[in-house]
Amino acid sequence: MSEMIMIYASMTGNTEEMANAIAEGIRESGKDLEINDIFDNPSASELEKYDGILLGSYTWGEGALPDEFLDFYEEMDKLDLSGKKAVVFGSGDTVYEDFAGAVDILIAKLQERGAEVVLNGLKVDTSPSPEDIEQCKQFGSEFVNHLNQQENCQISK
Ligand SMILES: Cc1cc2nc3c(=O)[nH]c(=O)nc-3n(C[C@H](O)[C@H](O)[C@H](O)COP(=O)(O)O)c2cc1C
Repeated sequence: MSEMIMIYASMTGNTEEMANAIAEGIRESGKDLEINDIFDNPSASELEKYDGILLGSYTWGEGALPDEFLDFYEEMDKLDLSGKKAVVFGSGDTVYEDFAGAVDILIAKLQERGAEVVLNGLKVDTSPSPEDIEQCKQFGSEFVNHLNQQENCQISK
């Protein structure tokens, strides 16, 4: 079974490009990854089965989560994510006052449910540039490093 799960929402493909680059960084670092598009209606309870959680979303409205993420977000209220490590990413547009606010909303929810958010949220302005793509890959491999640290601690106990 994969050790990590990623759930993402992308309407026009920008966050999806980030998701693919992050997944590449993770796989290059030797970890397996389960990826779900929010449009496939994944259950939030899936998150409890994995050690590492990645959530990604573009931002809608005025700094809001898109509608297709709302059921999942509400379902997260039932979860106990203590002991899990997590990260959040998403594309937004800096013309909006609340740039990529969905990333902050998801970070707050993960922390409320007990997960440890181990990296700052990764926010990209609209379509990822080649530099952004590199940063996404790096983000994936840094997350793997965090998970490996946890495993090493458990082995040495
Ligand atoms: C109606 C509407 C509202 C938006 N509101 C915000 C916002 O509040 N903050 C923000 O950073 N981006 C906002 N955006 C911009 C999108 O998040 C941005 O275009 C993003 O790159 C889309 O990502 P996607 O290609 O993954 O769907 C909005 C876009 C639309 C169409």
